[in-house]
Amino acid sequence: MTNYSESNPTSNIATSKSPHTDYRHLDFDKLTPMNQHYVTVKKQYPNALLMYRVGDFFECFFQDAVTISQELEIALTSKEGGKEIGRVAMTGVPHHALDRYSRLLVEKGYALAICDQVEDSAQAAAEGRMVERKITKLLTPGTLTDEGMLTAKRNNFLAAIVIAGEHWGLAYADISTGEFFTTQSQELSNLNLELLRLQPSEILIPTNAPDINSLLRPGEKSDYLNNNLPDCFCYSLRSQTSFTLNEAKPRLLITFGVRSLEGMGCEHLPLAIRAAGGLLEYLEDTQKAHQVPLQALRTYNQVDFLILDHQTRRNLEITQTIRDGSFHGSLLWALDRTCTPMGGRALRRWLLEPLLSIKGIIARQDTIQELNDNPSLRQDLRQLLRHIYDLERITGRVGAGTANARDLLSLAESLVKLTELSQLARLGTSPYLKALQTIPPELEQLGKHVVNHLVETPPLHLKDGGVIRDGINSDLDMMRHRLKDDHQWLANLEITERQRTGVSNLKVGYNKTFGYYISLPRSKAEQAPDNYVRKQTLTNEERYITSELKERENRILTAEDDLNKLEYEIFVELRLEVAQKGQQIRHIAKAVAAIDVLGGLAEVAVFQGYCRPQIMEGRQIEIIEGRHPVVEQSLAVGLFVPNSTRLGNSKTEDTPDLIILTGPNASGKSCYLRQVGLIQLMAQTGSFIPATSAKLGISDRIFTRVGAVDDLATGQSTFMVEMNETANILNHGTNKSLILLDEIGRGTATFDGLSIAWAVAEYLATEIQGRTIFATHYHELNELASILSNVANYQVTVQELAHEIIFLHQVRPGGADKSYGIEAGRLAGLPPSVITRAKQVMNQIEKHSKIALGLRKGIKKVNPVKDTKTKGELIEQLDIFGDN
Ligand SMILES: Nc1ncnc2c1ncn2[C@@H]1O[C@H](COP(=O)(O)OP(=O)(O)OP(=O)(O)O)[C@@H](O)[C@H]1O
Repeated sequence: MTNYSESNPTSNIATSKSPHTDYRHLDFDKLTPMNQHYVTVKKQYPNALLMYRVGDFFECFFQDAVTISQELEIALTSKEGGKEIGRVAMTGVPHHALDRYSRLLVEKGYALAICDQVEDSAQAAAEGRMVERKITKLLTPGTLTDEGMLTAKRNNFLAAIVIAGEHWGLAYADISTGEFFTTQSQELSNLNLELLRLQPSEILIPTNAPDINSLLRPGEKSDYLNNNLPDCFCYSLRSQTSFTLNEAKPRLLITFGVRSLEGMGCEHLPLAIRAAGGLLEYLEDTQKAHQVPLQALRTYNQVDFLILDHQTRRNLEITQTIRDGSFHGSLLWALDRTCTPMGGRALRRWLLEPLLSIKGIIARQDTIQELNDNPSLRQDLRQLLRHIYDLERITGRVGAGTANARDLLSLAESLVKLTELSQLARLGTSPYLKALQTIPPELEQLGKHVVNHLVETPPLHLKDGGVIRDGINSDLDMMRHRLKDDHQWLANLEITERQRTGVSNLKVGYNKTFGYYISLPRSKAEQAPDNYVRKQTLTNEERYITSELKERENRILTAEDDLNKLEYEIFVELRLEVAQKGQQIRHIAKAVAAIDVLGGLAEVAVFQGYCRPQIMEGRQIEIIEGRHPVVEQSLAVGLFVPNSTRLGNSKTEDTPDLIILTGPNASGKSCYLRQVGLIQLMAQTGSFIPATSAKLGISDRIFTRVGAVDDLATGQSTFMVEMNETANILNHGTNKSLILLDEIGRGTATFDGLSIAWAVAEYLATEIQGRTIFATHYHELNELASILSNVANYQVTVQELAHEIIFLHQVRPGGADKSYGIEAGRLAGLPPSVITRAKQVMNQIEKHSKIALGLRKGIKKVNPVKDTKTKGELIEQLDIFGDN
């Protein structure tokens, strides 16, 4: 970490009196001119941390300095704020490291205003005035576009919400890729579900707060923020005006140049329009310097997709693991073989938005199938994709006018490759390959046009020149030609002056302070001709200028300046040409991203031996020899034990609605549960699955309740988290849901837990009749199967030897009657005396306990599909220590 106090000689630590941190208490007129300017700018951006360029550093003063030094763990120093003011708090970061530090601050939920020097400081110094500075960028978590501040394979969403009673509107956009969506629905819990799915970096919310424009960081409270919204996000409080229909609707119409919002699907969704309009206004307000070209607004419906609530996404470890939040070990990790950032982002989206439409799923499956069956097509395609850059994000920077020559060249080279991609796609017939067969030829022409204009390896900074090839512009060529002559003159000068002076090591050189000069060794200084004017004396060298050399220098420097300006103009024109095709490029980028995802899924399918599931109407789940896609990749080949699953066709005996799954600790119950959930999710994403064959009905939701941990952030205990999650499932589950429950009722006293587990299982089997797997250590629940015909018992088997048990990880019909918990404790290293004592206690308990759960005498096994009225009659007795 940079130690600012060491690297900046102008700073020192105030020891006697603490430096000022609040400029509002200081006399503005007595501040130094630079501090006056700083405060003036800061007042315009009170809610952002102001980074202020001073020489090679970005400096921050007053409270911002304190905040930044704490957040970045860099030294807090001080600087003279004015003779009568004393020292003011200061910190800073080197200018070349600004991106890195900005990213850290933005990730922590801060907004940043970057105030840069906009002229040559030497010029200002020569004229004895302060260098001109302006706000060049406003960075907020949701409005990042710089490549270095974004994660390649992840969208960065900015969201806006409007809540009206029970109804709400939500709009979200990724301004780096231009995607823009809106929706409207009801129930705040559904809004939360959607926000947790999208994980926006920033959420705009209209309020009547006096301090509008403030940015609340995750966890920060405000009276103006609805308490029921998740507090893990950054909220930007905005004025309500731009979120009114009167302002929002015209703004959308004007932005997209349309007369009605019918075509975008939201004409009759006022809350969706208001959210989208508020979002656009925010972009206009914050992105003044750069226009943000968004793609046409698309309206979607939350129920278009398989619903995965926050817990399920977390429990199934779709994008990160529960244990440490890492990508490694997640489903995305196991499946991501994409070759482009666009594909990476699309795969993440697809996994979080599995489809409900069988047609949509089959279109994806057909494409994977074709790429499976045709390995050379798959390999060629993937090879080509590796040469295609991030079309979506570069197009965004092109549209915003921030793309440099390297960006433009990458985009152009990718556009040229699109024609090859299109040709390759013509070898296939499946839907996603077909979509690539008709890439407009003008995109390739545009690509070639740009490639022809730009040099092969352009410099990073546009204003340095050397960007445009020769032969593109006659004025440019002429200027370069003249400049070349001048440089030749300089080269000749060295030769002629050597001859004239007789000094063989005379040199012509250049430095920033004196410009061009002639250099002689000091020992030969007396050989300097009369027209040499001495300019600088060094230890071993004398440096001279001549009037002729100065004249030439003037000409060269002016010509270089003009040349750079002309090159810049040509470049900007070229960038505009590309920007005009932005929508078309982004449209193609979507198709490229999709084929990248499918090519990657085909690759995994081939190498991991996945099968194509048969997707059908109805509730059936039949997975033959299924495997957990992540655990199998973490184990050595062949070690994972496959297991079949049959659920949801209660008419036949072996396909119940609810499975009670028992088995010893660590035998593989949780793994099996998750495996079924992941297979269903993958299948509805369109992917092939780890199994030998499968027939799967569409699920409307997947619910999971797997090993809760204390939710300290909301102050809820393990048991309350478990009960909340269970309540959510019982209140929202349907007979088309897939419900995976692991150890319900574990977090309380045995009797309470068992009672709750029984009642929940019974409710699921009789009322909801969703496809459910209920893993439990309460073996008493096995009794349910003898009562309800749509319940079956399965167990994960172990082999019991004399002194140990062997985990077979096989799921077989029947209920387990032992948990081998003590054995698991022994394997985990509990002291032998504890193990011995535990066995004694268990023997005692077993001897004295008896439990009877179930039907009153005379009541027969029921088929809940036909008759659910017996619910409530089921539990007669719960008596564990029968002798008492
Ligand atoms: N089908 C399988 N094939 C091979 N190994 C497996 C299989 N299933 C599970 N395992 C291994 O067994 C370990 C324990 O599995 P899991 O956590 O699912 O057990 P569990 O029955 O849920 O245990 P507990 O009841 O203690 O929560 C896993 O980490 C995994 O490595």
